[in-house]
Amino acid sequence: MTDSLQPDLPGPDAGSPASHRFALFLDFDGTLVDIAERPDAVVLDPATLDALVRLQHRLGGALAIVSGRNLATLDALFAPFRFDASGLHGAECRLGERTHFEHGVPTHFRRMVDDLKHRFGADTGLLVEDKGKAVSLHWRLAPERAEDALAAMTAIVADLGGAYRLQHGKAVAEIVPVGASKGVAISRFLAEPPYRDRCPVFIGDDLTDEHGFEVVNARGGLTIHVGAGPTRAQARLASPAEVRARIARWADGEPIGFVPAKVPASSTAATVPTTTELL
Ligand SMILES: O=P(O)(O)OC[C@H]1O[C@H](O[C@H]2O[C@H](CO)[C@@H](O)[C@H](O)[C@H]2O)[C@H](O)[C@@H](O)[C@@H]1O
Repeated sequence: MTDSLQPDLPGPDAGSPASHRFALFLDFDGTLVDIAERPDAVVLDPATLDALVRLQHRLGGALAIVSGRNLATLDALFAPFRFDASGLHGAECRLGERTHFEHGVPTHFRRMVDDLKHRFGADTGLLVEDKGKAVSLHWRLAPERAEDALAAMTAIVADLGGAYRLQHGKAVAEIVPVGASKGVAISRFLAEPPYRDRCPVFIGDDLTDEHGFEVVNARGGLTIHVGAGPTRAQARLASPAEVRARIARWADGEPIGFVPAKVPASSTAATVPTTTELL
């Protein structure tokens, strides 16, 4: 099957396949894998892993995972493969063998994480996820405690001073370095080969992905939101199962393409039309 080309997309080098016009960025939780009760309960099925490897090859290497997880966890989840990746909502970036860390880990941050673990470590409802340079407090197992958990994390961020920010997510509040965002991470990839000069495509499901959607929209790329709810993304897929099916088809050689929607610069998340048609 031949690749679909859009006339206003950047062109590939002479002789390279049309799929080399695209750079694909994929969120992990809620996009590639279904949401589970606990962070350690997610499963990436072998067929999707195989499809990702084939798709990465088809894209000439321009495929990166952009996640809130840290790089070490992502590598374990994708083992034995090691994809280009950004972790911790953009605070870590690895392209090939080069790894960039947005921040060090100050002692007072680690002390705070230890306190948090001490406070909630034995809790059966709230779960502390220690990610090294970031930390999450999950309430999926105790939704009735969402308000208290969020208040605790908000107070901690305030105590930390300006170097950290709160990242809201699905039944979770996370504390991440203030300069980190998925938009920053995607821009970083797009400055380097093989991502440079390509049309970015980003698929994600959560609030953190909106930063990435903003950057990709501004570069004339394609943004796809997984599931319902307000978003800046231009198109939707209903579920991670639909994402996995799409990835399998792209890996098998189906056209990677779309009819770009017009996204007015002044649009807010609630008003952006989601009319982009995936090919
Ligand atoms: O950017 P992502 O790859 O989507 O990562 C965002 C966060 O995902 C994980 O938490 C979420 O998924 C868990 C497993 O399905 C779920 O139990 C939890 O309620 C969700 O918030 C992960 O644990 C976080 O570290 C990521 O930042």
